[in-house]
Amino acid sequence: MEVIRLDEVSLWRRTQEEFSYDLKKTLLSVIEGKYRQPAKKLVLDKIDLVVERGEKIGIIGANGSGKSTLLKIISGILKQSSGTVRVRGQIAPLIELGAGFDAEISVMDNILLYGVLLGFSRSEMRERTQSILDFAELQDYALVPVKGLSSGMVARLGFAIATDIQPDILILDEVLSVGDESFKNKCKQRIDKFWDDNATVLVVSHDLRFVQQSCVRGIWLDKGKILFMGGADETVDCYLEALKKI
Ligand SMILES: Nc1ncnc2c1ncn2[C@@H]1O[C@H](COP(=O)(O)OP(=O)(O)OP(=O)(O)O)[C@@H](O)[C@H]1O
Repeated sequence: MEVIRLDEVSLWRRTQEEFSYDLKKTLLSVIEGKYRQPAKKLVLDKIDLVVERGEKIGIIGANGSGKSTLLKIISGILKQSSGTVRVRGQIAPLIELGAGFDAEISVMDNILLYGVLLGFSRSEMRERTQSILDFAELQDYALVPVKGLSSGMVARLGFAIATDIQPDILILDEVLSVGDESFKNKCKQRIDKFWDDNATVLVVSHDLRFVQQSCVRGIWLDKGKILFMGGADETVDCYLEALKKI
């Protein structure tokens, strides 16, 4: 059964210079006749993708090639400029470290908040709190505000919540690179369990060995385009071959 379908999905984004948007400067440049339209960059270029239920897909590619952007489009965090995106099932995106958490409130309250944002009731989340704290190894931090956690602990918390609720589609962006080795192994085991449970997993990773070992399909993105899509091994080989030629 098809769970994700992207047809000719493109996204234009304003370039970084727009982040320093300054009204006074803009007005002055208009008055002085020096105003120019904000520059835009094509970050995803006509992406066609069909994902079947239960597939485990690794997305690889150079920095800035559009991997995170693609996951954000699939998760509905960003809206495409053109093309269509269809997603069937509940999706748990783990995209930016700490995104979705409120740094000022406790770990326990964040678990409730996160779950409610993903569509669960408070009582359902309360029942899950203990297993989430156990998996994240944060039992002693339940009442500590999230701002008091290390970045690795925040990653553990996010991973523990997103995988405890057993979504139909799990989306992971480099989260595995933050935890320590023993936590990474636990995560891999849990991801493997997801595979057995027939959930769909999309993972962005620079850890090519992980992609080869844990994913079945690979996608190589380059400058916003899919350059290669095939078996995970084949995709990693193709990517490495291309790197040798640079
Ligand atoms: N908030 C933003 N506003 C404008 N452009 C952005 C923004 N975030 C990313 N971009 C641009 O979109 C392009 C794709 O970025 P993206 O983060 O998807 O790449 P990536 O493949 O995930 O990179 P990395 O491996 O470094 O995480 C890059 O050119 C980047 O500069």
